[in-house]
Amino acid sequence: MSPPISGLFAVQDVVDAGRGVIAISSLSQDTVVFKSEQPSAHVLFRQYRKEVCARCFSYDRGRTLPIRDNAIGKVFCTRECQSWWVEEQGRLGSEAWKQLHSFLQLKSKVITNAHGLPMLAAKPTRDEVQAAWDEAEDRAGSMRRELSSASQFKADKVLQRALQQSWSQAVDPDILSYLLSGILEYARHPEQWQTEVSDLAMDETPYRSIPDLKAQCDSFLQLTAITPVELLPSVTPQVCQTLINAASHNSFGIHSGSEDGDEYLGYGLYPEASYFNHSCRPNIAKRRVGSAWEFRAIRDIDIGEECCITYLGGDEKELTVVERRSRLKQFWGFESPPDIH
Ligand SMILES: C[S@@+](CC[C@H](N)C(=O)[O-])C[C@H]1O[C@@H](n2cnc3c(N)ncnc32)[C@H](O)[C@@H]1O
Repeated sequence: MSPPISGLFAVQDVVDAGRGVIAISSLSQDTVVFKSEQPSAHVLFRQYRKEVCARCFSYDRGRTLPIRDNAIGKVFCTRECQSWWVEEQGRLGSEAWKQLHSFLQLKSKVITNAHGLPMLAAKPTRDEVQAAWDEAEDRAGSMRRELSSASQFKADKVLQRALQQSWSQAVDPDILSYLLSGILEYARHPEQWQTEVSDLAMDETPYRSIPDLKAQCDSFLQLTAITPVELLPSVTPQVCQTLINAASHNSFGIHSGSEDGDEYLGYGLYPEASYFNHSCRPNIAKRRVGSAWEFRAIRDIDIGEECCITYLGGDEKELTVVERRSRLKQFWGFESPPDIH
């Protein structure tokens, strides 16, 4: 499986836009067409770590949320949310988040945000991307070999040396969190993950710049060094690259309001909700409900019509047609005639 099955719509090929969601029954205005599951990978940006519930993504106008778990560096709006989170993550997940939190505390002086950097340089080419990941894979391989033959004392030294020497000193918590959440989901359901995530529209050159590419490869290496041994088989360049390539054209922004609010809190990958194409005159509105999404018809939709959302949020809706098209080209990789989409 990958595309969702529904009596209301089918996922089909559409002209010049890959697959899309086509109504297979008449949908009256306000029909809830689809509700998503939890994200397969997501990040809540570090700057909001005390303000956004790690389970349901609720945000209370910048107030620090009441339930704080210092071992993992996350907050929750209620004890119930905290218990759900612990249950969903399981022992391995909780352990991995603890390790990441300790690592970030240790490295607090070299924390950076590669995604926040302006796009000054050209995007890396496919060859540059391939070379960077090949190199990262080699380094990870030698680190694993050294680690598997080292005593506990020596293992700590190997990690320390690796962290000091091989990579840029920078540590990007947002990339690390996004990758770790996706790696954990992969470790929990490898086959389902493989079909759902790998089936998404992929951007093979998703990196904003060479420093961004390097930050992503470094994050993979850092996760190789710090995650529990049991999780290591899932910490691979393939899994990380799939997560990065998929996010570029499929991620949903997590905003503070139920629709597009003013605070951009993070983003998530929702594979089964990723088949809606863009239209500047959408007939479907999406709304975040906790950590999931609901898609609702905003007018009557006939059988055979394509169900489209808008990929543009907030101020972007006010852009001119030319500006919109350039934004869609830059961030979503497509050009569409304004009269069609
Ligand atoms: C979230 S996916 C939508 C599903 C996608 N069509 C597929 O086959 O998996 C986003 C990608 O779909 C394509 N797309 C979405 N809306 C489009 C449009 N109006 N015109 C052309 N391509 C579009 C672009 O390639 C975009 O990066």
